[in-house]
Amino acid sequence: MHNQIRVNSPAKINLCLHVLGRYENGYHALAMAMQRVDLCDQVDIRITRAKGVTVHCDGLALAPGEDNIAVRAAHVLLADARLDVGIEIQIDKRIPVAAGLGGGSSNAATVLLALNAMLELNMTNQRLQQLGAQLGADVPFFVFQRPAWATGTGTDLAPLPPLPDVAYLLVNPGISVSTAEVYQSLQLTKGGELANLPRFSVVTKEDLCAALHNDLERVTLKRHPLLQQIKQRLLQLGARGALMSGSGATLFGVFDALGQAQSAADILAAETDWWTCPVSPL
Ligand SMILES: C[C@](O)(CO)[C@H](O)COP(=O)(O)OP(=O)(O)OC[C@H]1O[C@@H](n2ccc(N)nc2=O)[C@H](O)[C@@H]1O
Ligand SMILES: Nc1ncnc2c1ncn2[C@@H]1O[C@H](COP(=O)(O)OP(=O)(O)OP(=O)(O)O)[C@@H](O)[C@H]1O
Repeated sequence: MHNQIRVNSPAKINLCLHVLGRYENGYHALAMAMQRVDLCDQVDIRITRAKGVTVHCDGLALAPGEDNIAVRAAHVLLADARLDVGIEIQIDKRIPVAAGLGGGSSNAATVLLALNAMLELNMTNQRLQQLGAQLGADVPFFVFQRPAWATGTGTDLAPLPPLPDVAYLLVNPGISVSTAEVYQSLQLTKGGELANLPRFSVVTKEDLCAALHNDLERVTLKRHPLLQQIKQRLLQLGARGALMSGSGATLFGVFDALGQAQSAADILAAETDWWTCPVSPL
């Protein structure tokens, strides 16, 4: 048994996000293509003699205790396994918080996967996804660990066909967004029709860019017009396409190669104080 491990906890982007309806509990019926990218928090997990679960976050001021979703993930797993061991979690935060990049959900999934291995619980990936769904709608996707077509509230997952070899430039001007507020403000326009990425065995770059769509842009881009300007700027800088991820406010541009995404980031760094990050898909 390993008493200590260090793991990467990646961010995600939504290549498309269609809102198809609203359930009675207020959650929304979705159809989304999701992909992890190589911007990662670094998470250290240690099993300790002292009982209880503690978390420490470097980089950003974040809830230290039960409000931290990484702590809640550990409690959910230990309760399900009927175990009472001490856990220390240390998170080096690199993924912007409340930015549409799923950082908290990713940390939760990382804790579920790591503790399952460290404590030799032998839970299936599907069981870990079920536990993850109790923590947040995005958590099962990070447990799944592959590009996914997500339906239902975002927790019903199927693998996507291989996606093209592109690079993304993430851009956030420092706006943080409450996901709950964005969903609450959304006026529904669709009648349950299922949008989909093309059902080819291989998705080309053109297919990917044609599929870029996010219904939540209607809310977040209207509230923050600067985001619309950033989308235009990404296209001027050579992006094949640009979109908001999740509920925002991070935007991503699609580039042919990491060098091109880096060049666009360099130009933006000279012009603005926006946070930028060139990434590759995982
Ligand atoms: C915007 C996305 O990140 C896209 O991947 C997700 O849909 C949101 O995932 P998440 O933040 O993990 O979601 P949760 O933590 O479960 O819920 C946050 C808030 O989003 C809203 N929510 C979330 C998922 C969903 N299918 N419908 C919703 O309306 C709920 O009002 C909830 O209060
Ligand atoms: N370990 C954690 N990392 C990041 N945020 C956390 C964590 N624990 C709790 N939170 C809280 O969760 C909220 C959402 O943070 P997160 O970064 O996951 O949002 P997001 O990227 O917009 O998520 P999504 O893309 O799923 O909408 C924040 O208000 C933050 O304070």
